[in-house]
Amino acid sequence: MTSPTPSATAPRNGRATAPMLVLDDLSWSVGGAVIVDGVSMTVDEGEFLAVIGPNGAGKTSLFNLVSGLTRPTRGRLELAGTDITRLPPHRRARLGLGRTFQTSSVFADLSVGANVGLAVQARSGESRRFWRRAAPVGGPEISRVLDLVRLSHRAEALAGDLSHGDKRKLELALLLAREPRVILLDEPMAGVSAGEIGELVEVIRTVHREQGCTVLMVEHHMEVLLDMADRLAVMHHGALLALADPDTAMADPQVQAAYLGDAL
Ligand SMILES: Nc1ncnc2c1ncn2[C@@H]1O[C@H](COP(=O)(O)OP(=O)(O)OP(=O)(O)O)[C@@H](O)[C@H]1O
Repeated sequence: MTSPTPSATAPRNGRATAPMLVLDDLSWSVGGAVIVDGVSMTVDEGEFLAVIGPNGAGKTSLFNLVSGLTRPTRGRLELAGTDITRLPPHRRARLGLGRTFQTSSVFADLSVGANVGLAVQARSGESRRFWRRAAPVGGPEISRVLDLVRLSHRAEALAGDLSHGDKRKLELALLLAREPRVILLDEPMAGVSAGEIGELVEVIRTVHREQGCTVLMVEHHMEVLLDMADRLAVMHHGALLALADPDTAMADPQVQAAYLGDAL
């Protein structure tokens, strides 16, 4: 099996490798069923880690544990050296952990710029009510974030009128407005048309490169992941089957058997 617990200090791709996330024996059971089964790994600062696996492998459940939506039944979690195992989601977010969801979380009846403005306001601790009454669409931070996700030209559009691809970019913008250190992207290409995927991939690449974020991404579009990810974490039946660079992970006989067995 490809090693699931590499050294936290081994250099990869010439980068310094202070662990940004440490998952230690992370497990979650519900109703007697083990959904996440003893997952241990470290993720380096600035790394792009893709979490893959057949349907029902436990990828989203793992993200729920990392973001704090669910509490582990066993194990420990560290963010940049801080034990966050028992912290609720909003405290993890304050420490720099951001997440997008499979379902859209934008306000459809507000403009793109106003949606980003709300996220900027939320970070600076001011109330949504104040923003809606008093603040215009604009501001350098809003522009910076919209530029980064290539949505500046749609700042005045209603979020509900955006294409699926542009909605995903907006979700990313909402995340970036909070200046996260780690972002969890749960199937960002879901529902996006084939014609929009290339641009979305470029946006995610830019965000990773220019923001210097650590990225964890669940995605079923393998051709996209193999090109973007530093490493693949392959899950199967809740456990970590392999953790390695994409070529090594995909050549692992256990990974191939897991995918063939589930006929993806
Ligand atoms: N709250 C819950 N209660 C009971 N079972 C659950 C719960 N949440 C998830 N599961 C089960 O845990 C398993 C893993 O689900 P999860 O959504 O994490 O998988 P996944 O790898 O993200 O799948 P997909 O690729 O289809 O999104 C599934 O069998 C699912 O039915």
